[in-house]
Amino acid sequence: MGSSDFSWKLADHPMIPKGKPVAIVVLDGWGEANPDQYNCIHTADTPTMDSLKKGAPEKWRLVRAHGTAVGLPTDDDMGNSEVGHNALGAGRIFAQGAKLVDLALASGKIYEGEGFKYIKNSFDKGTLHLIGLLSDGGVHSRLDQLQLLLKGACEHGAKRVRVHILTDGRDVLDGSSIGFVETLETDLKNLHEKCVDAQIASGGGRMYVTMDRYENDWNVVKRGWDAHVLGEAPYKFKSAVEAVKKLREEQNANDQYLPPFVTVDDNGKAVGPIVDGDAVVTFNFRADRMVMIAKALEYEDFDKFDRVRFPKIRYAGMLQYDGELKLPSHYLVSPPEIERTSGEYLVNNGIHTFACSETVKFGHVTFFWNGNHSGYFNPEMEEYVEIPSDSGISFNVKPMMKALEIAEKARDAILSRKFDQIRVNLPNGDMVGHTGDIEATVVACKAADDAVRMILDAIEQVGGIYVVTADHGNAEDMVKRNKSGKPLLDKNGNIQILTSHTLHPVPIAIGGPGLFPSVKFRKDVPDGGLANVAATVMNLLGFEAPNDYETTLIEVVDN
Ligand SMILES: O=C(O)[C@@H](CO)OP(=O)(O)O
Ligand SMILES: [Mn+2]
Ligand SMILES: [Mn+2]
Repeated sequence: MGSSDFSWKLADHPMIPKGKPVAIVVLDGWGEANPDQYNCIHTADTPTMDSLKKGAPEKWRLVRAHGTAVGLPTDDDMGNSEVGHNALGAGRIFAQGAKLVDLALASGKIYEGEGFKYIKNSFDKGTLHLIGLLSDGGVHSRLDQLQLLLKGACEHGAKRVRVHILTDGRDVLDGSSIGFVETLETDLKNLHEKCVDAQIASGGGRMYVTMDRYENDWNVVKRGWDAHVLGEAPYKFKSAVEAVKKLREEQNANDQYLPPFVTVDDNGKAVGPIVDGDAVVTFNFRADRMVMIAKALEYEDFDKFDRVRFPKIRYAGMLQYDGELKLPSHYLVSPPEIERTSGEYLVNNGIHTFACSETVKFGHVTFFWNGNHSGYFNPEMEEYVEIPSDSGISFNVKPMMKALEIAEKARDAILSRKFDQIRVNLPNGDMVGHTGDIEATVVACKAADDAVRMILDAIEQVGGIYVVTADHGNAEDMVKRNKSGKPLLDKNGNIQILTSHTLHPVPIAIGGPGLFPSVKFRKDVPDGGLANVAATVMNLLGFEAPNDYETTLIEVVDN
């Protein structure tokens, strides 16, 4: 789009008037699947969501929330919050980090970019450190990308490599960490044979070490800093395979929450602390859980915890994680340029916006929604409210989380009549679903449903409109299944709990007293996905969407 023909001004919708507040509720991790005992949404008491589904068929439908519909490499890729909220907010499908990294590795362009050339300056004298999530989940990182990067770095002169691993168990089955670590150790040994000194130097579980997000708990990042950078951790092992096997033997241990460990040599000395002159790459492509460690690695001025030592390193992210903060300043692959999001258009067209969630999902309805843009577009037009999440617990312990508080804030924002768009994320189905605790997830789904009720009641009172949807599936399927849908058992005959997101579509419902009469879901967008929601919301606010947005899901039918 040439700059001369560009305007922020949105055309008026020919039929739908302005002035009705629109509440957008995103149920995180709330997909649609066959009803059985592993479908926690089905099991839970969810009268509000049930009534939306059963109510009017032309006001409830499913939309695609995974794979190519949200810019992921293939339709075997499950959805996730980053790509889901990006699509919801941006109204278009962008090739996402996972795909961009695949392309850069396949073409070799990654090695020609500024970021790689920058870290390469350290290869002669220093060590190359790679820090990130070790699995093939494809949400934050992928093992095959790490393997290619390792091989490429060695071909381009890296002589000493240390990998700092975060075990997963959230996007992949719990317990799968052992296999991933074995694979990586074999790969590193093979590199060894080609004259590269390569080892796993430290690690820990992703939810306990390094990968916190939205500043929920800096202790998580500190544990990672101590292990990866300082080479200090409460557990020391001769190898990472031994570490992961031993640490998993502890009671209630799981991959997501493994404690931090370091690998030590025969003298008990850490094999890979990060020191002056080294290069560091954080190899996750997804932003939210890398921003905090990126700040610790990059910022000269930093007061979130005592770093003890701040080595002079050359640091690059796999991607730039925050375009607004330009963090990190060096990166191997350029992130998708998600510009002209619906949030930015709407503030430029006089729409007052309120957004709210609790900490663990706060950036989802703000940062991700706005195309990985942190902060306000226009503080006069927007108010973002963050409710502090519980920290230091796994969410099955408190499955209701802050759903009620989020709903109350949304209710108050709606009743204040100060806002045209009120946007919330209800985290329960997702955050509790990830724990694999079926009973707790049922409680979580009910809590989210109660919160939706409160928001719809407020919309009713002010004569507004609601859009209730989700970003991807999770709580609707808690068991790993074979191709024909039968639950899979492990070698002890227990069902294999699925902690991850799913490939399922998600519901979207519209309604409320302010909905212009005879607005219906169109029948000619059968493959509609999350990216179609932005144009739909713009219409409900009385605007036409920009031409290059994915088409709206609604039409006004003349009776
Ligand atoms: O917790 C996370 O980081 C991801 C799963 O890896 O979940 P979501 O995409 O819902 O934020
Ligand atoms: Mn999500
Ligand atoms: Mn999730």
